[in-house]
Amino acid sequence: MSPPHVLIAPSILSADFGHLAAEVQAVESAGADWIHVDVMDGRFVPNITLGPVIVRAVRAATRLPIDVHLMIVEPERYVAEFAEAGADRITVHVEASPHLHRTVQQIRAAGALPGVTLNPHTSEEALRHILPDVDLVLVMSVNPGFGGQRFIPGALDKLRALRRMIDATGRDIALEVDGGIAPATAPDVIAAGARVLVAGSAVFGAARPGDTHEARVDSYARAIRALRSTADGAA
Ligand SMILES: O=C(CO)[C@@H](O)[C@H](O)COP(=O)(O)O
Repeated sequence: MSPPHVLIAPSILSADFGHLAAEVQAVESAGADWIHVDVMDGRFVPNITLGPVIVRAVRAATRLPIDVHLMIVEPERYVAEFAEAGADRITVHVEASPHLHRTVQQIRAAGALPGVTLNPHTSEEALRHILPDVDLVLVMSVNPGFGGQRFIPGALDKLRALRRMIDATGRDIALEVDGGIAPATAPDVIAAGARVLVAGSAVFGAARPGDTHEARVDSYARAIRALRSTADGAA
């Protein structure tokens, strides 16, 4: 059996924000498939990160698809602005969206592909009636808010259940996983059905302060290859 096709989405949360455009260009040169952008508001999650102005800067720096993960309350107020700034995919939390179906329609009407995501304690059943309307499902394998956390193994059962639910729809819905993804955890999440791996520290943590741009590209390329090659073992 041939190995599954796996996409790698480096999370810029772990990038050097003083050189953000160069960092995004470096992971693009290193073979990344998507750029993952974590938006945090200090309310839905304890951390605060960035808004549409940074998405616009990332858009100017790369041709790769931009995958925006909104960890914010009332995401419906902002989805159009993120789409306009250049987001290709916009993912909102079930826990932050009482009118999830309407928010998903708003994302699509704004010109982006809608995604939905679950905190570690939220059951996959919360997605059953929204799956026909989305293009992406993101399983959080850490409590959202910070990079560099330890992978929560309970995410594997959830990935397996969602793989079955997605396959039953007959639609091409990306199954993405985020949090603690590294060469040690990637084989299990791929075997459980994930096809898009978000990785922050496992990619950007591969560079050393003071590295040249070329050295960064080399380090990121090795890190991305190490993640991607774990798919071979999961076939
Ligand atoms: O959304 C988040 C954290 O809330 C993630 O995207 C992290 O940025 C992943 O970081 P690592 O666990 O890969 O270091």
